[in-house]
Amino acid sequence: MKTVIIATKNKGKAKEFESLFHSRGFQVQTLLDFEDALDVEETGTTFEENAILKAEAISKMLGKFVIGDDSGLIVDALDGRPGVYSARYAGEAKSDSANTEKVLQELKDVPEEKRTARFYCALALASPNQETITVSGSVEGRITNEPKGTNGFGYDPVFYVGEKGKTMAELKSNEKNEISHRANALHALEEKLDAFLEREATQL
Ligand SMILES: O=c1nc[nH]c2c1ncn2[C@H]1C[C@H](O)[C@@H](COP(=O)(O)OP(=O)(O)OP(=O)(O)O)O1
Ligand SMILES: [Mg+2]
Repeated sequence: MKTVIIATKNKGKAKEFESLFHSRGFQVQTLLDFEDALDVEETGTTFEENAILKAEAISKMLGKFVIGDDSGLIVDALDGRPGVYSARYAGEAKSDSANTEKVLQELKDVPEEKRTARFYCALALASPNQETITVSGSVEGRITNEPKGTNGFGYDPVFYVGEKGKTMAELKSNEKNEISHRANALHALEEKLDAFLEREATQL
């Protein structure tokens, strides 16, 4: 089976990429499978910049084509925060529960209709042989008043998806993978992936 490497150390993302790529006939490896994979500093100011930083650093290190994912939560009433700082919003410990608590706290006086938000995912596909490609996807929702559900990861328990009548963390993983920002970004990447892989093959 063909293998694709994802430049992530996030277990929640890894699980989603596994199921998203398995159905497309790819096996997935992540940085959790490589012992001394470097920690890439996320110094960009956009999701795209950070996805490129991760993909290019790991592609260079391994000499293979690699996908980087930078994603996060954008809350309208918080002027777009936590945004690219989503993972470290409540501090360097990168705690999902502390991050969600901080968002809930900041929104405590904000009424339901103003709690609109979206998840955003930028993917970068990098190779030692060719120019990096980026795509993105998003999904619209609303921040709840309290966490609900135990599936998924990150801000899923406080992200209410109107069309499903549930939070992301109440959806089954296959349901999340039909509508998520990551699934939408991957869909956009799919259109470019075959041509990219063909160019790779001609380089070998
Ligand atoms: O589907 C999602 N459902 C809920 N929360 C999510 C999702 N997707 C991203 N998020 C949140 C988690 C983390 O707070 C931040 C990602 O930060 P981000 O730097 O891209 O990932 P990370 O540091 O966890 O792992 P890595 O950089 O190794 O890929 O946005
Ligand atoms: Mg990160």
